Amino acid sequence: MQVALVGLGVMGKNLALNLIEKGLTLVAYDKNPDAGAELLSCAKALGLADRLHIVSDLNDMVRRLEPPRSILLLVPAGELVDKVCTELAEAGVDCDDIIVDCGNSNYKDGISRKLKYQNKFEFATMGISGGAEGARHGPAMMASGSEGGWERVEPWFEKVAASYKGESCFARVGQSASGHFVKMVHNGIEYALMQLIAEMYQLLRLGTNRSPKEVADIFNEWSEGTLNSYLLSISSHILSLETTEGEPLVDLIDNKVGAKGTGLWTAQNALELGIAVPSLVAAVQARHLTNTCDTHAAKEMTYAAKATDTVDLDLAELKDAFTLASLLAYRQGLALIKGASRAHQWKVDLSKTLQTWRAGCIIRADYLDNVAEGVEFIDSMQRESAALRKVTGAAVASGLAFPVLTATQTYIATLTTPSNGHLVQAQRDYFGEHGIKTHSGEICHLTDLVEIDEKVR
Ligand SMILES: O=C(O)[C@H](O)[C@@H](O)[C@H](O)[C@H](O)COP(=O)(O)O
Repeated sequence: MQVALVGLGVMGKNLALNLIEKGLTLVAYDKNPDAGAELLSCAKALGLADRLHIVSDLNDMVRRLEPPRSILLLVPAGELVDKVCTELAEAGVDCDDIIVDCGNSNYKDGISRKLKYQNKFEFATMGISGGAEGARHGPAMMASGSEGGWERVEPWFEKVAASYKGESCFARVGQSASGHFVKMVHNGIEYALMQLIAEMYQLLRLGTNRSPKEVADIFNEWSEGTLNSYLLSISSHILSLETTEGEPLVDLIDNKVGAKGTGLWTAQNALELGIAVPSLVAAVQARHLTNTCDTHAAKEMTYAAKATDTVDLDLAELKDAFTLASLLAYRQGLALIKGASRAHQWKVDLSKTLQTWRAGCIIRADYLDNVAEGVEFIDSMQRESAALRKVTGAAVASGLAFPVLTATQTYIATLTTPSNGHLVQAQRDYFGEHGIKTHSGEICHLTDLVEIDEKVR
């Protein structure tokens, strides 16, 4: 089976080696000829060079491929995707051919591209997660759409992708560009989990004056149970690393956090759809704050200087709080996917979605076994809920910043305690006559229920 790949950056190069290792014949192109040369030498080192053809342009790529063609794109999101699609159309791809955008593209672009190219070739979307290691040895692949071309490539992607308990982490999760939406939300959850782990580290290091290595040991202990996850494992590894002078690696790193967009899109789409994902939104804003928080105080504040021993922290409670907060990040993400699927009639299969997150991806975690049974159990985790409340209280009292922890505590509190929405509705009707709904379902105004002599002016 022949497949083609455009874009040999970190993900592209590693996926290429994975594809040829699994038996595919690959025609590959990157506008930087060095990338192709580097890939070829890696393939030679693996004894797989006979399965790889590096081409110098897209015309050559299309010429070399037997119709019907299958072409993967792993180029930066945005106009470059359209530039490559247009060039491939000019080079002769046709309606029997499928082009799969595998980059972190905005799903909205995916929807418009399907229409834009429908008379030229099949345009499909697939989110790929797992970083360089995942792409090389088995990523998570969140595909979507009913293009005929999937029949050809699906059996191969099932082999190329990671697998969990014998099941592939490649799946077509739903219709249209839902594959990119699911990957976007995957990244939104990724942001929240990364920030949450950083806040646990902050609480342990600054709140209880523990060293990075001591925090790493605690994370390792947590990883021995169901809390085992890729992000927790890499965090404990990072925190255990020191320079030859014995200085913690993390103390060499500036605090400003980068972001390439998927987290922001997750927040934007949640707000547009009216679906609450406060932990995911807080994680995006936490990154923004690291880039705007240039206060003198922040500059002067080194970890050593700020360490206190003031937070009274029970490690078992901290673990319970972290467990629940982590699960609630998935609960929010899955609610967003469900809401978007309903709004766009994508028929997203949440169990297939979770299957793609079981291995290979960045948010893979053992406790997804429970989540796969349904998220309802999360709301009845009383002990963990009490721990989250207590730990969040202690964290706030320390004076340090815990944006995701506090947002998550508020989220679960909102789900499990009486709402104050009735007063907000009354305020809206008071100044704007926006109407209220009574408990008996009557739609009316405040003045229909009580006499209001004179309103506040
Ligand atoms: O699933 C993955 O393999 C990662 O999520 C990958 O997609 C990438 O590393 C992020 O896009 C980084 O995103 P930020 O630059 O926004 O952190």
